[in-house]
Amino acid sequence: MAKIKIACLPGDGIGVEVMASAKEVLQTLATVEEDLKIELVDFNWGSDHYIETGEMMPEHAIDTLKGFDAVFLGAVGNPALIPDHISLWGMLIKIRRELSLSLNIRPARVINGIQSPLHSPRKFDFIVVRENSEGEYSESGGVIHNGVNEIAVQNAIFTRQATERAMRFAFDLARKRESKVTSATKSNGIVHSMPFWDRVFQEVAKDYPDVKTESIHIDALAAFIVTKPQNFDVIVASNLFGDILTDLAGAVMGSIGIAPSANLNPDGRFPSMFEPVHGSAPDIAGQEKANPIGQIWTAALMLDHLGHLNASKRIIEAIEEVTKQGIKTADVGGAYSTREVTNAICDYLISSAQ
Ligand SMILES: NC(=O)C1=CN([C@@H]2O[C@H](COP(=O)(O)OP(=O)(O)OC[C@H]3O[C@@H](n4cnc5c(N)ncnc54)[C@H](O)[C@@H]3O)[C@@H](O)[C@H]2O)C=CC1
Ligand SMILES: CC(=O)C(=O)O
Ligand SMILES: [Mg+2]
Repeated sequence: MAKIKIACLPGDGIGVEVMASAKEVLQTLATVEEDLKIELVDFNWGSDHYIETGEMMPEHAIDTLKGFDAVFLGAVGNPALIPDHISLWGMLIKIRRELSLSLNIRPARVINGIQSPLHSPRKFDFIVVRENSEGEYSESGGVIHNGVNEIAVQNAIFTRQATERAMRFAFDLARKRESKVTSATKSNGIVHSMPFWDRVFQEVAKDYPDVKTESIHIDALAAFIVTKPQNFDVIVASNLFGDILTDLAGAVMGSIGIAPSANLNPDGRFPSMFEPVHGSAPDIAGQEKANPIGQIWTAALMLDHLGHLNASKRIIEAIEEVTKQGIKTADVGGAYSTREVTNAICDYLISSAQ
């Protein structure tokens, strides 16, 4: 197989630490997986770059990224120094928009060796398909007047094209799994976009008569993710609902620090981007406390997307072997550092190949 070229954007905070871990895992894997040839190219864009230059990424950044097979991102944000809407819209969301990464795929399942905080969790395995290009994440709106008269307007944009695209992806995915799609709605409170969302869901469902469907209000759905996560297979959600549900799903798995995600360019015109669900976690940055599993599992999603299914499986196997041995960071009840967990995963990749 040809060499795959990955643009690595560690970003800020623990993004830098977990990216170093995941790169080490990828490099180790490439020494034992015959077909896997990887070139990892670093770009140190992010908040430090903003402080030096006034922009999160240089002007040519998007064109540069288009020359890669995939983009691998850590996390962005240094809220003590830069307002989050500037740093995230200047990098994370800019990349999602300009590379047309209109779907965000976020799996959540029980990981061997990681205890869910739920009292007696049943085995669960679901995937959230998050619409990733519009919805509540929108630049439409503004702020006018000031003082007591100040008004902020934020418009949520729902187009038929993007809504239907996310739903069709969810139904196609469900057909390869347990054939059930749950739609996250809120048509009892949001009177225009959510009844539209429900209508498109019902229309698309007609093309998939073999797939079971249900529509659940996002508030109840959040509760059900806690009380019966085993009931879900594929959940399709708007940008904000999907964002919130997947931090919750991460927590139900055991920690937001283990949750992965793939931002897909569905027509393959541009590279897709892979990033963990979590952010830059300034509260633990620089302390060797960051769980590297979210970023490492995300590397597995990236390899899977690029056709390296075996290499991807080996990463997941290595993660679960190491967690089963109890080599875990503090967020999932362990006493090991980022480096120790990373080393253990790399060691397993080498020893299991011999
Ligand atoms: N994809 C991205 O680039 C994202 C960036 N952000 C940005 O990150 C910054 C911090 O945001 P927060 O809301 O605090 O969310 P966060 O996800 O960074 O952290 C939330 C909590 O989870 C913990 N946590 C997160 N990842 C962890 C890991 N790998 N291991 C162990 N614990 C972990 C943190 O220590 C913190 O207590 C902000 O600037 C925010 O805008 C937030 C989410 C996504
Ligand atoms: C910013 C963030 O948490 C997300 O879009 O996933
Ligand atoms: Mg998020």
